[in-house]
Amino acid sequence: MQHRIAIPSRYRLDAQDSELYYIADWLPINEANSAFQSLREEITWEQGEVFIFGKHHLTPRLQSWHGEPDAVYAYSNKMLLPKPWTPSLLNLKRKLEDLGIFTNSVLANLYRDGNDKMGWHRDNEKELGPQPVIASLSFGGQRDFVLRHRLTKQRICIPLENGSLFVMAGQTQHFWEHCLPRRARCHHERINLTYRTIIMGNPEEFV
Ligand SMILES: O=C(O)CCC(=O)C(=O)O
Ligand SMILES: [Fe+2]
Repeated sequence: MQHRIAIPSRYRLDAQDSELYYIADWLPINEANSAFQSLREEITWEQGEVFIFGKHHLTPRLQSWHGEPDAVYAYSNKMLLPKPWTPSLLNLKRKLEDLGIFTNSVLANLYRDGNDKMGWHRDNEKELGPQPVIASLSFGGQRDFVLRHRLTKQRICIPLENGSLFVMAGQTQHFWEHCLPRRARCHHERINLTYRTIIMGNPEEFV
């Protein structure tokens, strides 16, 4: 069931072909800092591998995929089986539900310093449905998040703060790509959680 996102319109960003919200101070700083510590310890962080043009590459960040047992995700030619929720991941998921954002999985990313990054992509896998709602929580070091319109090439840069909530919904994944560029001068760790809803289908379709 689709719920209405209950975020006040003053948090909506004004960009064409998008539905974006940014709440810089979603969590008070002390809560954000303690969430960072718990997530850092509760999650077993792993460096993923991707296979591109016949070569294995280590992803330039650590990751962990969590959620309901049937929230299986095909990502970069791999099937990701979710690990169970940790207490902090579940607690934050519940907090998002107060905003009408109901999800069944989360991709956790740990950027060890400014050399870790994520390249241009869209979160448009078919398991996420036609209008994915992605709720992104940031903890620790501030990093720039960049969006680029696929047709006009317009760019938007949002410095995602410790304790912030950023939401992408509606048509955003059709028209905009995003990335987290390298920032050599950043020496802080950052944890990002992207809560998503995997629409369960026939697992055969993912093979
Ligand atoms: O770290 C971020 O803010 C972005 C993460 C992201 O785009 C993703 O997990 O798909
Ligand atoms: Fe993404």
